[in-house]
Amino acid sequence: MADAHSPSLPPILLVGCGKMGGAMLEGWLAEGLAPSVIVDRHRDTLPAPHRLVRDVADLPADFRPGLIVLAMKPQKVAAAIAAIAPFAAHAPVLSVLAGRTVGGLTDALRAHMPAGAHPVVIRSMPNTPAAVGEGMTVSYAPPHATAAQRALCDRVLSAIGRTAWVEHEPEIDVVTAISGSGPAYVFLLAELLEQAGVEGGLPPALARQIARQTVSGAGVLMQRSGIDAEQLRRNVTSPGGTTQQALSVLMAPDAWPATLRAAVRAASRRARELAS
Ligand SMILES: NC(=O)C1=CN([C@@H]2O[C@H](COP(=O)(O)OP(=O)(O)OC[C@H]3O[C@@H](n4cnc5c(N)ncnc54)[C@H](O)[C@@H]3O)[C@@H](O)[C@H]2O)C=CC1
Ligand SMILES: O=C(O)[C@@H]1CCC=N1
Repeated sequence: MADAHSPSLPPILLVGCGKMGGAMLEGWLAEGLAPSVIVDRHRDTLPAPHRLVRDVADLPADFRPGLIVLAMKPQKVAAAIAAIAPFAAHAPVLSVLAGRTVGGLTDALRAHMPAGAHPVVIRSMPNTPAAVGEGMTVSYAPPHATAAQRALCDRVLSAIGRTAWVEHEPEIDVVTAISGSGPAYVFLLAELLEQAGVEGGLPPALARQIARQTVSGAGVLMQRSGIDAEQLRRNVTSPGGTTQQALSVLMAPDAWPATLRAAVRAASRRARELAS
């Protein structure tokens, strides 16, 4: 099979190219890194020369990826694991599946491999800003992963944003609830600001423009200035002014502090449930 991978990287097999796999692919393509082969049942097209295969079972047995990225829904992995196992004999598996543990995926792969096989699964939690190179991915590697396997994953992930590693796997469930799901909370903020603008009498197009630019402008300011979020918030809050009035509503103990904490706990709990 012809490979369309970057010459300095081994061939990458991306299994699942939906919202998250697709965001990673977009980010990689913008950086000139490309998976060699993408497996997805529902994608019709990909920019040439990327190779699209419908099912892992359709991959030629002699294909030798250097990295296998799993990006299907956690509930869909079981059906694909037997077909992935032969490739995992030669390459680490980088899973971005919410909840699914290194131990669970490793055992599932081993059940389809010769006795004594030691597949390496590295668990990562990216987010969709990866599509524009602004992702945040946190990863966990089990002790038997080699430094080279870890470095390969970090290289591939740092092409689409920032990376960090944790030493304790359960932390990935908390990461999932903050940076994995977090873009949705921020987009919800933009949606709600837009709605509030319309309800306040603004033309819808203007409400949309100011909501979007406020969220993205605040994000860029936070990133470029490096100033703490708290200080940036204080910089907007004039004593006795408008922001202080709004924040007295949002920062009431039973408002955002309580609801965001509850939201993150609910998402972490769901990540733990998705383990099995
Ligand atoms: N959407 C997000 O923001 C994030 C998602 N994730 C994780 O990424 C994974 C994928 O999530 P989404 O992209 O949102 O889901 P999605 O449903 O958009 O994409 C999954 C893709 O996998 C494909 N697929 C399913 N079974 C397959 C198989 N056997 N072989 C090949 N392809 C197969 C589907 O056709 C689909 O296009 C999940 O495990 C999720 O936990 C992680 C971080 C963020
Ligand atoms: O909602 C989910 O389960 C996935 C994981 C993090 C973001 N999306």
